[in-house]
Amino acid sequence: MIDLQHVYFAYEHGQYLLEDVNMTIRDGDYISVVGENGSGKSTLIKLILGLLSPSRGSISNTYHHRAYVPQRFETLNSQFPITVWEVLNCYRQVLHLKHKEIIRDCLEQMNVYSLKDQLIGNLSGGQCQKVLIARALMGHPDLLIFDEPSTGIDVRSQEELYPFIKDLNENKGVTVITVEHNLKFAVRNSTKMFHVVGGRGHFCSPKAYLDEYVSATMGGNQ
Ligand SMILES: Nc1ncnc2c1ncn2[C@@H]1O[C@H](COP(=O)(O)OP(=O)(O)OP(=O)(O)O)[C@@H](O)[C@H]1O
Repeated sequence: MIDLQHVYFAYEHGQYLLEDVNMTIRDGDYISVVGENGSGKSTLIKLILGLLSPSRGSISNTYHHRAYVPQRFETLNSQFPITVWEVLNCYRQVLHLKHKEIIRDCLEQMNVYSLKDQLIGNLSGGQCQKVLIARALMGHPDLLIFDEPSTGIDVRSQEELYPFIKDLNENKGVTVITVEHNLKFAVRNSTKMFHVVGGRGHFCSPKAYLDEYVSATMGGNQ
């Protein structure tokens, strides 16, 4: 479980970006964090990951193996000549995992073992995202956190990717939090949505969020 209680956060010398955020994430949840650009979604994720500390309030975490799947373009220099297998092998060493078979297991789990000798920079967006998930699976995460998994990925690849994420959540016992701009898959996959707006956040059901979104959009067009 992750529990945020009365969390406030401001970047240095700034005003509060997040104010009095309360959020409880339970085992088996699939939470899509939604909200406008600049509302503080990624900041919230960094707080949950422990990369930032709250200005006020508390965050408690009982997950032992948290893994983060970044946006494809965030961490990779596509010109860097490194293969898929080498990327996972580096991570294996970081995690101090003894057996190399874990690389094969995780690539196979994501159906991308055939890509093992390809340069990471030559992969399509969808292939690359699956490889990044395979890398995250090496640590046997009980919590997987994604930052906009569909960024730079065409619709067909999205249709392939999201069922993998849902399967990890539903059938492999992985709790999922994802910053999400892809409303279609957020509504389809999530057990709950967390809507960040005006520095605050609230949980709602996917259907309630969709209704809220549609009525706000239609209101804006009138
Ligand atoms: N390291 C930082 N120092 C100062 N301000 C920052 C820093 N990181 C982000 N911000 C600011 O905080 C605000 C929220 O950023 P954040 O990335 O959390 O929003 P977001 O909701 O994830 O946005 P998007 O949907 O565009 O990715 C933005 O105004 C951003 O400029």
